Amino acid sequence: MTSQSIQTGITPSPDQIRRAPKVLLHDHLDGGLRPGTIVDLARETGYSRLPETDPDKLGLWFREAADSGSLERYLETFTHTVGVMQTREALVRVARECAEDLAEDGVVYAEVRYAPEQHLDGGLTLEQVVEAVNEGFREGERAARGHGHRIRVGALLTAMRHAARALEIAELANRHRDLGVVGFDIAGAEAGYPPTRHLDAFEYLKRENNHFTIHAGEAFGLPSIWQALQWCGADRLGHGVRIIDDIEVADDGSVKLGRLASYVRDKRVPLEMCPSSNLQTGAAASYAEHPIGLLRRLHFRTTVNTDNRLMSGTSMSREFEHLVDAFGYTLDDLAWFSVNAMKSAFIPFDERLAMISDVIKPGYAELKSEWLFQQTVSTSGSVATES
Ligand SMILES: O=c1[nH]cnc2c1ncn2[C@H]1C[C@H](O)[C@@H](CO)O1
Ligand SMILES: [Zn+2]
Repeated sequence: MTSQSIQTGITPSPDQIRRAPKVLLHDHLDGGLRPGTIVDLARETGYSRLPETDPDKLGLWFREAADSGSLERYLETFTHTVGVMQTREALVRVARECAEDLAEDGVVYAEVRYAPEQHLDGGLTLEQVVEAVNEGFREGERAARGHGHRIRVGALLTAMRHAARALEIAELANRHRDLGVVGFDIAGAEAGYPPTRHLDAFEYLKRENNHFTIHAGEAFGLPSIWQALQWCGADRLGHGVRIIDDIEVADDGSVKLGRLASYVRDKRVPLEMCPSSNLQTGAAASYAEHPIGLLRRLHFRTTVNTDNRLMSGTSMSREFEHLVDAFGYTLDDLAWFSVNAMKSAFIPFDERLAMISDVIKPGYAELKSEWLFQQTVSTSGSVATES
C-alpha cells in the first residue's frame, strides 16, 4: 500500500457500500413495496387484479413490466401498488416497512414521496392518508433503532401532473409542515403536462417559504427543466438528466455549458439522479453512459437516488454499486454524493449540518480507517511471513 493509493481512494466493496451512511432524496413510497406485502395486502383488501400472486414472480413482473423504455408504460405498473394502498392499515404497514428497509440498507436520512390523492378510493381523507403514512414512518424508525440502525424519514407530498389538485396538495403539505412532511413535488407523465400547469401551487408554497422539487428533464428535455426552475422556482430537480442536452463536449474533451446548464451548476441546483430508473424509461442507455458521470466531473450538485426500488429491483447500495462499476468511484466519491444530498435536504440547515458532521463524515471516516487498518495488518502479516 502506498500513500498514492490512499490519495486515489478506496474502491468500496458491496459490504462497505451497504454499511456506508447514505442519504436518499428521491424514493416513491408506492414504488418501494416488498412483493410479499403486495400479495398480503391484495388478499386482505380484496384487490383481485394482481398479475402474479407468488411474491418472487410478482417482483420479477414489476421489474420486467417497468423495463419498457417509456415513462408512460413504466407508470402503468403503479396501478397495482396504489391499488393495495387504500386503507389506513395498508399505508401504515407500507410506510413502516419502507423505513425499515432503507435503514437496513444503511440509509440514514430519506425523503420519501407519494401522492395522497391516489389513496382515497377506500374512503380515507387526504389528512388521514398523511397521518397514516407518518405513523408508519415513525414506527419504522423505532423498529430500525431496535435493530441498531438509525434513520430519519421525512415525507414529500406529490401532486400528479395530469390532475388538477396541486394547490390542494400543496396546502396539505404546508399544514403538515413540522409534523413529518418536509416538502412538495409533482410527478407523473412529463410530456404534455408542463409544470407551469401548477403555478398556483408553487406560488403558494413560495409565499409560505416552503420547499419543493419537481420531476423535470426525465422524459422531456430542457424546456421542462427551464420551466421548473425559472417559472416555478423549484429548489431541486427530480432527475434533471436532460440538462446534458445543454452541455457540449468537444473531441478534445473541452466542455461548453449553455446558459441553463451554467445556471444549474452556478446556483448549485441539486439534481436527484436515479440511474436504474433512467435506464428503464429510456432516459439513459447504460450506466456507463449515464450523464451522472459527466455531471459529477463538472461538479454539478449531483445526488444518487433509487426512485422506485420495486420497479427497478434496486436499493441505495445497488445504485452506488452500479456507479462504482461504471465510473470507478471511490469511498470518497460516495461520501461526496452523500454530503451533497444531505446539504440539499429540505430539513433545517442546522439539522443538515449535524447529520453531516455527526453521522455522515464519521461513518465514512470509520470505513476508511477500518480499511487502512486491514491493509496494515495484511502488509505486516506478509512481512512477518517473509522474514
Ligand atoms: O420517475 C418518475 N417520474 C414521474 N413520475 C413518477 C416516477 N416514479 C413514480 N412516479 C409517479 C407514480 C407514482 O404513483 C407517483 C407518486 O409516487 O409518482
Ligand atoms: Zn420519481
